[in-house]
Amino acid sequence: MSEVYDFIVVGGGISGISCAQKLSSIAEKTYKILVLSASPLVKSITNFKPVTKFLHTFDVKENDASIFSQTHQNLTILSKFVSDLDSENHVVKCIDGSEYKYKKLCICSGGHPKLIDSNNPYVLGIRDTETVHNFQSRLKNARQIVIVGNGGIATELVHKIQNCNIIWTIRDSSISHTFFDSHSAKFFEQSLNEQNSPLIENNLSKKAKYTISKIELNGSEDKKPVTGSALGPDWSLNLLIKGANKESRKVLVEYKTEVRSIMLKEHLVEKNPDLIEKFGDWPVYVELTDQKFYGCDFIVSATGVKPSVDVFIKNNKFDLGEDGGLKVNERMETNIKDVYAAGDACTASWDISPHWFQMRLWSQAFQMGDYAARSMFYSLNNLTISLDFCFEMFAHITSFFNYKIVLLGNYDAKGLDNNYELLIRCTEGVEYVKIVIYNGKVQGALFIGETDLEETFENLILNQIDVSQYGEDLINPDIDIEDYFD
Ligand SMILES: Cc1cc2nc3c(=O)[nH]c(=O)nc-3n(C[C@H](O)[C@H](O)[C@H](O)COP(=O)(O)OP(=O)(O)OC[C@H]3O[C@@H](n4cnc5c(N)ncnc54)[C@H](O)[C@@H]3O)c2cc1C
Ligand SMILES: NC(=O)C1=CN([C@@H]2O[C@H](COP(=O)(O)OP(=O)(O)OC[C@H]3O[C@@H](n4cnc5c(N)ncnc54)[C@H](OP(=O)(O)O)[C@@H]3O)[C@@H](O)[C@H]2O)C=CC1
Repeated sequence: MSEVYDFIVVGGGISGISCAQKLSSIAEKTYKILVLSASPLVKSITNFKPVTKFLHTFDVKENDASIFSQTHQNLTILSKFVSDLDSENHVVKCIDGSEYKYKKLCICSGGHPKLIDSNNPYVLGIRDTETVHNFQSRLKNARQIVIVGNGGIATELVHKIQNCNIIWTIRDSSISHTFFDSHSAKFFEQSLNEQNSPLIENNLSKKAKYTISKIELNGSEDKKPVTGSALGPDWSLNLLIKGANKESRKVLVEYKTEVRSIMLKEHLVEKNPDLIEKFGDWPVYVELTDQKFYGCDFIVSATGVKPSVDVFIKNNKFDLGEDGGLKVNERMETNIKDVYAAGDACTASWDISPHWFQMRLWSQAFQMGDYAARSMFYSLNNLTISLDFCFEMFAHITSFFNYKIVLLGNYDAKGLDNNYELLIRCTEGVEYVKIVIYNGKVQGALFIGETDLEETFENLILNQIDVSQYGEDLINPDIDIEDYFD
């Protein structure tokens, strides 16, 4: 007979552990909580520091599962791979044949890299410690690599890799498009061939030479939908990411293109040996949709995340999002009774706030796991819960190219009609400020560098005060905008 638990959480990543931690803190000792995780190490957050109401910085810690369970009441953690779910009988089945019965289940199984070719040994993805080690050891002997994708991982790698030429192939007309539009991306383009440029001083004078512009991007291609136990913030900070090419480290960006085909050297030798003579002797070659052709040591496919939910959906009729995640409502419940999901494994499918959207990030995984725990506990005790405040506004703090980056609300003007405007302030090499205004109200903001504006604009997005009367003064560095709204 299978053991019965009040709560079972699948996954030892940040969403699963935040869910289990919250359950352990709110549920009395009589409740039994089980975490089943394929990985023996579990992730948790330390040094949690609030920056504003919505923005936080933190470090990620890996703990031995057994030590972690000893420090949390009524919590058991087992290193087991869940291979099936019998939702009708409320039973999770593990690959070793063991079975556990739940009252409430939360699936926090994360995601895995969505590779352009998962069968090719020359195509690498980056997700966890193991994949990073593999990447590092392959890079050690590499002189030239191709990076595909234009999001978080590609942006970090291009900046970090030393002693290796990089061909960066992107679908867009500007770099790092998941986070930056073409105008703001220009801020970084000059840094591409500089390596690990020194940290920008924190206290740069606001009197530096700046330009303010007001842009109306009406319907341009910049309006593109923004589409990671995974590594987290600062994963690459202390990593040596070095190739074998001591003579050269150039970044060549191939814009508006995709990989059409990948050919191993041995196949090319048979089919078209002239190409080897023309493009050099490499283990693998890449043909792009714009006819260009490159040889390289290997290819990094930094092309997004696919939710890891196969074992759950094979015998259960889950509603899935377009991205393949388990659809969850405003209580983090799936369509299957007593089954919840959180983090990279789920797709937020409630009526979302105009200033929030899902991005598969550490912060959201943490918030979703924590909230799912409260939701499950409330439901088991016949209490009602209302959507957590954190889902009111998108807020992300990170760094790219050694600059602090803050993204707030609808920073990308996604889904707005042609009448939005952008207020932009830029001091080359120092800071970049972009404010999205629609109907006189601030909808979103992007801050690059130490701007100190995040709190003010967080409030303006939340309060939806009409700011039309302030015009460009809103971002004038000589005016202390906070005074207006005190
Ligand atoms: C290289 C990289 C850099 C990143 N940098 C940042 C960043 O700077 N800032 C940021 O906010 N986010 C970042 N992210 C994204 C962030 O790390 C993820 O969004 C977040 O960690 C997702 O957490 P999760 O708990 O949902 O999933 P995961 O961390 O993937 O955890 C899933 C867990 O489920 C377990 N599991 C899966 N299937 C099963 C099963 N069938 N049975 C049992 N256990 C199972 C796994 O072993 C794992 O423990 C980055 C991601 C990557 C890959
Ligand atoms: N500092 C941070 O906040 C960081 C966050 N992360 C997170 O980790 C996760 C994984 O990162 P990453 O893999 O970079 O994913 P992202 O979702 O950030 O970016 C994926 C990129 O790959 C492109 N892409 C998708 N399919 C193809 C294809 N077939 N050919 C060419 N390009 C393609 C996408 O383009 P399109 O948009 O057109 O689909 C997009 O530019 C993400 O959730 C990310 O947010 C990772 C690193 C740092």
